[in-house]
Parts: sequence; C-alpha cells; structure tokens
Amino acid sequence: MAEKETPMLAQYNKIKAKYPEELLLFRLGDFYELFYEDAHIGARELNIALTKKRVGKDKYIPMCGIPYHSADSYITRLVLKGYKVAICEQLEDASKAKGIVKRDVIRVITPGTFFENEKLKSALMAIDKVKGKYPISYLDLSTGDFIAGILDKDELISFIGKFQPKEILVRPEFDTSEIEEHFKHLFFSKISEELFSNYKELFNYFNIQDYKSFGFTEKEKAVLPVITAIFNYAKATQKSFLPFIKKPKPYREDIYMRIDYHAQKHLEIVSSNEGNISLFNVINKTLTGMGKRKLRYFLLHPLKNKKEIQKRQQAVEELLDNELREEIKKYLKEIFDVERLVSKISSNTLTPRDMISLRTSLDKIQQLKQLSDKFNSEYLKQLFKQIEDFEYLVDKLYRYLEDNPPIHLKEGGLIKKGVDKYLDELKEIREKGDKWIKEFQERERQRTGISSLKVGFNKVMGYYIEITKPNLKFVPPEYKRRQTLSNAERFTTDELQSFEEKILSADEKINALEYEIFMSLRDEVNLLSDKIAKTAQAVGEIDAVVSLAQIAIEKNWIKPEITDDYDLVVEEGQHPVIVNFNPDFVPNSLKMDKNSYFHIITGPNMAGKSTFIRQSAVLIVLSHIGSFIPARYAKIPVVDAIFTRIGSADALAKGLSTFMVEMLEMANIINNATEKSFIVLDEVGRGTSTYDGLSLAWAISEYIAKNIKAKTLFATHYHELTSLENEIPQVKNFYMHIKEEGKEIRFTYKVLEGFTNKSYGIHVAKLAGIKNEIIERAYEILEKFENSEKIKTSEETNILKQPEKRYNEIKEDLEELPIFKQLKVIEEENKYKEIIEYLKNIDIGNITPLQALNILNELKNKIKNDR
Ligand SMILES: Nc1ncnc2c1ncn2[C@@H]1O[C@H](COP(=O)(O)OP(=O)(O)OP(=O)(O)O)[C@@H](O)[C@H]1O
Repeated sequence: MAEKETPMLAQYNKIKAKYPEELLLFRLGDFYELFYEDAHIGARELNIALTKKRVGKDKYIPMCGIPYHSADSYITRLVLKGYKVAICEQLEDASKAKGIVKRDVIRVITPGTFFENEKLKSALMAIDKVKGKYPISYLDLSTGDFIAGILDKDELISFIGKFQPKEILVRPEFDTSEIEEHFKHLFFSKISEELFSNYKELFNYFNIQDYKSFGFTEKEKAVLPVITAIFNYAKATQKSFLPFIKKPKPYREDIYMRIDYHAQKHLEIVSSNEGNISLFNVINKTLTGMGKRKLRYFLLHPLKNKKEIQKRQQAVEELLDNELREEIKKYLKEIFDVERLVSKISSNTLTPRDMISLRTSLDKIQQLKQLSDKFNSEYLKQLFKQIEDFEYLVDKLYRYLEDNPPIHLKEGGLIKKGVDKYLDELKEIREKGDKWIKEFQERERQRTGISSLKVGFNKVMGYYIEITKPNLKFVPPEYKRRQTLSNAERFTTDELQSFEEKILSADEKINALEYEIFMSLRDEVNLLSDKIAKTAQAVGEIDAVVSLAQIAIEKNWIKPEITDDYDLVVEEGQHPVIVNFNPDFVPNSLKMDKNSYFHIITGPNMAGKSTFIRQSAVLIVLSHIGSFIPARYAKIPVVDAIFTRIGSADALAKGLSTFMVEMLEMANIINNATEKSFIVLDEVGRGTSTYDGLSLAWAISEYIAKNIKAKTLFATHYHELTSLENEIPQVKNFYMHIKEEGKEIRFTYKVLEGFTNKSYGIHVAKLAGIKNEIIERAYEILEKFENSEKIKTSEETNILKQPEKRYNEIKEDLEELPIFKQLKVIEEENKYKEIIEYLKNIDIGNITPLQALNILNELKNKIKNDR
C-alpha cells in the first residue's frame, strides 16, 4: 500500500504542481528549502550541500536549503543563471497556526522581473509576429517605463541591441531562432496564448476602455496583444510586489536617426568591446540614476530634426555658464533615483528608508524648480515646467516620518510625535515604563540591600532582575528564578511581570499603529505616482543636458552647426574616446559635398584608418543628440541613418562565416541607406578570396556612389580600388600619411588626399617584434614580387573590370577554398529544405496512386538536377 504523504509534503506537492518550471523555494522556519529535482539543481548551481528530508517512516526526499536572512544573494545567483524562482512563504504566524501553517507563492522572480536588484535590472520584452512585422512591447519594472511599437526585422534586432532585454516573452509557437542568430545570450519565456489575449486587467489597471487611449493608432492595433502579455506576465509573477507601471507609450523608430545594431556595437556607443571604454562612459557626467538612463537613451536615439537638435544645443550652451550649472548640480547631487523609488511605492518592497530618500529627493526637486525663471532656452523652460509641485507632500513627509527609521517596516520607530494622539499616548506609557523600571530597580536595591542588583531586558526572557552569585543569599523569598548564568542568576516578581505585560502590549500596539500610519502615507504617495514619475523624467532630462554641458566645458568642445544641407565639414576633429586616453591624438579633417562624398582611405596597418572613419561617425552621433564635439569647427547636416560595416569576429561563434555576415550587413546597408545616410565601411570583401572580395568591394562602392549617393568612408587595403576615383567623379582617394626615416617608418596619423601603394606590412611586423632575419628575408621576397609585378600586362591588371572572366579562370582553385565549401553546404542544405517542405505538404490521404507515382518522379528529378 502506498504510504500516506505527510501534511507538509502534500502541501508542497500541491503548490509545486502550479509552478512546474520554477525552482520552488519553500519556507520552513528560518530556511527556504528546495526538494526533489529542484534540490539537485539548487545544490549544483549554488554549490551547497544536498541533504535528505525525512517524510515518512523510511522515506526520504532530496533537499537543500538556503537561510532566509541571506536568501537575496542566493536568489540573485539563480536568476542570473536564467532560472525562475517561486518564493513560497508562510502566510500565518507558525506559533498561532492550527494544524499545518498556511503557505503559498507570494512572488515569482524571473530574469526580467527582479526589479529591485541593481545587478540584474529588470528588462522585460514581448515579441509577436504579424504579417512579417514584429509588434513589440518593453517594460522596465525598476522604473515603470513601458513602450510598444511595430518594427521590421532590422529594427527589431536593433531594438534588442539597444534595450538589452533580460527576458523575452513569446507565444508558444514563436520561432526564436531568427532572433537568436544575432545574439549570444537571450532568455525566452514561452507563455500561454491566454496572457496575450486577456486585456481586461490591463484596461482596469490604467482605467481605460480602448488601447487607443495610450496614443496608438488603428494601424498599430497589433501592439495590444504584446502590451497585454507583458502586463499580465508582470502581474502574475509579481503579485502584491507589482511595482508602479507607467502607461505604455508608442515607440516609433522613425523619429530618430537610425543606428542599427552593428553600428551601435562597432562604434562602441554605449557598450564597448573587450578592454575598451564606450562613448557613453566617456561623456557621462550625470549625477542621478534617471539622468544616466536618459543620456544613454539620447545616445541610442539621436534626433533627426534640425530644430529639435538646435533646441538641445541652445540648452547646453546656456548651461555652459558655470554658476548656473553648479547651482543645478548642487541639487541634482542630492536627488536619489526617484524613478526606481516610485516604482517601489505600490509594491511591497518599499522600505522606510526608501520613503526618506523620496522625501529628500522631492524636497531637492522643489528647490531645483525655484531656478526655472533663470533660463532663456525653450527646451529648459519646457523641462522645468514639467516639474510638479509637491510642497504639501514634502511637508507632510517631514512632519510624519522619523529621520532615521529602521530598515524594516514592522519594528516601529517610523512615525514622529504629534501625528496621532493615540500613538503618542502609547509612547508615553512606554516612556513612563522606562522611568518606572529605574524607580523599581532603585526600590529593590534599597529593599534587598544588594547594590549591584540590575533590571534588564531581552527578547527571549522579557524583563528580569539580575543578582550576582555572591549576593544570592540576600534574595527575598518572593523572587522567582528564571535563568542561571555562570556568575549570576535572573529572577522576576509578580509586580515586574504585570508591568511587563502592560509595556509589551504597548510596544506591540505602537508597532502596529506606526505600520498602519506608514501604509496610509504610502497609499497617499502612491496616488501621486504618476506625477512623481513624470517629474523624475524631467529631472533626468535636465541632468542629461547638464552632463552634456559639463563635458563640453571640461573638454573644451565646440558647438557643431546643424544644417538641412548636404555638405559636411569637420575641421580638426578628434575621436572623443581615444583622445581621452591619448593627449597626443592627431586631429583630422573631413569635408564632403555633392562633388566629393565617397572617400576611399588607404594606408598600412596601424596607421589610423579605422580610428578616423569611426571618429567621423561618432562625431555625427554626438552632434545629433545636441552635444558639443571635439573639433575646431564643424558643420553637420542632418543624417537619417548611420551604417557601419566593420570587420568583426563576433558572428563566428554562431556558425556563420565572416563572409556571410559581411554580406548580410552589406545587404542591409544597400537596402536601407539613402542620400542622407552616413556609411562607414572597413575592409569589405576581406572574408573571401582576394579577387572575389575585390570585385564585390568594387561593385558595392560603385553602386553606393552612383545610386545611393550616401556619404561614405571606405577604409581598405585593396589599393586597386583607388582607380574608382577615375571612374566616378564623386569618389576621392585619401591615405594615411607615413614618414619614412631610412628603413624606419613613423605613423603621423594624418589623413591626406591621394593614395599610396606602399603597405608597410613588413615594417609593422618589425614593430611587432618579428625576428630581424625574417624581416630581412621578407624584404628580399618583396623585391622579387615587385619586379615581377612590373612586367604584368595591362590585360592582367584589368581583371578588376572583368571579374567574371577572372572568376572562370580561377574557378577550380577557388572551389578548393574553405569558404566556398561552406557556401556549397549552405546551398545544399537549402535544397534539402525545399524537398522536405515539399514532402510535408503532401496530403497522403488525398492522393491517387497515379499522383503518388508522379510525385515520386518529380522528387527524383529534383535530386537529379542537383547532382
Ligand atoms: N589620429 C590619431 N592620433 C594618434 N593615435 C592614433 C590616431 N589614430 C589612430 N591612432 C592609434 O593608432 C593605432 C591604430 O589605429 P587603427 O586601428 O585606426 O589603424 P588601422 O589603420 O585601421 O589599422 P588596421 O588596418 O590594422 O586595422 C591605435 O592604437 C590608435 O589609438
């Protein structure tokens, strides 16, 4: 006969059945316990001991436990590793419970919802697919920011790159592979269809009747399911911990300059490649959490409206005034991360200290608002106008809240005197109690003649009278022994006991009442959440603009002139990140106009080509966020997109060849760039055989220069490309100047007009420390090559213009190259896919034997054609 489950195990199994995918942390006294498979995972991932729990006469189940008091760090580790953790709490006081203590899951923490954890930062996204487009929504539970929009595939990839969601919600049938091939570590949660369709709670929460109230148009209807899904998921997992969520805002890519995912990464705008530092880290001088996030947002969303950019510039210019800026900074320094605090208000994670931080912040924000008359800039005026008045609330919080409250809500010490009459009375009893104890101690000393007699208190024993061992003989008979210590004994008396009951019940009442008052205060603040959040946004934006002014002053940057024309001029520009570490950085200029917009830059390795072309793109980005830039003078036309194609190894890990990645990126550029775009190309075509690569680089350059007419900087080692200058008038050659001093060379990092055939590769090898005898031998071989090159016929050099002819000549050799073999495999795989698809679509139940024979024949032919 099956053994009966213990009540605890029955309770566990019932709850676990509702959370099969989560690790269930089951609260037992001072521990959270994990059982069965969860225990194995927990022990392995947290490196803690796997033990057993006895659940019947001879029955044991696997168990591991983490202490309640340090649970946070364990939970963080599990969530960081991509687990979802369900916290199951005791819902009643164990000492007062009849039978087994009630327990239930109070919250599920997932990678995208651990909003109070600084390390993880909540970032939840939902993606759907409708008619080839991707409706998306994004919710940051730590700030309450909520956005939604409809993106195309490239925009979706770029969005994920910008916002870096920690968890992506999709429908069960969603094919995640098309996104995963672009990113290394994404965490997808497949959630039920029901969460996408049931928008009742969402509408209730925001008190609306229709999604259009959020500002979406009829055309954007497809965002409703993703908004709904993200909201329902947050609610279902966070339960009473659900923080304040702002109304979802339409996210429309088309109002910003497009910087796709590759460009963000290659230009190291907000995150850098290993060992480097990002543009954001260099220019970030913000003083608040909101400001930091806003500046980051600015960088990832440069404006593309001249007037808007100029408005920001004007604000930055005004803030160059040291006195004014310092005055604002004085307040900003004391403002906490209000967005995060607001999000906590409606959730159970708000601590009394958070409330004090909010009080201080709102107070400083009120003082900051006093400065609003001092500005002329339209943009600053507008931002200051968005700061709401919280005078009444601040005053109330000062009147109500103790300045140094404890961390926990239920320990009392939260509320000042004068707030509640009954509370004051209770506190008086407690104070009188202190006095009474002193008098009682004095009285007992007199009565017993024991001058060292002490009245003390601890949580376990309550009040007691302590008598040292030598004085025990003087203890009166009515004293009741409570505890024996090594050199003293502890007693109580009827009088002390009845006092204790009175005082302890006052204490309990005080704590309960303070908690109640604190909660009603919290509710009051909660009603203002929306206003506080909007104010916090404005403060963040002020902080970001102040930061732009601060860096401009510190680095002596200039204001670029923004135009709607075509021409671009940067005189003596510098790379803002590299110059930061290299004071000897050599400035360079760039001039582009309708007669000269495709620049080919040649020069040896290490001469500074990449730095120059990236610098140009970065200066354009900075100019479009309203920032000043490191240059002597600059005139920047509004650019609609920045595209980059820069050699990288990042996609290799995903099994795509470098060449394939390169071509995918090129295809994206060619399909999307316009005359108003800025393109940066570094070494296009290097991933394949020289002639293929060169022919492609040539054809692509020709296409961009003739048809797209986007401003383009192309750094290359293909010296042959410089002949494009003769073919297309708008193509111009530039090269990195090198100074030759005997056999030595020196990089000057100067970009000059014209081109050079010398590659100096051997020089660079020498600089890198390659042995002298090898270097000498390389020079000998080079000389031989150069001599044989001289007698080549002109027909041979002309291969560039006849890539196909040349291709046929060398076809056999090329096919031996690994890249070709790889492409062949891809090609074949695609053919097989076609056949598989064909087979899948055959409805066997509905065909005649003759049709079956025909199909077989067709399949045979398909395979024959391929062989
Ligand atoms: N204008 C400059 N002033 C001073 N140092 C520079 C300048 N430009 C580049 N450098 C330094 O020169 C080094 C090489 O630069 P970069 O990578 O741009 O060269 P490259 O020509 O693109 O080389 P490769 O062809 O090998 O990729 C870097 O360490 C960079 O910091």
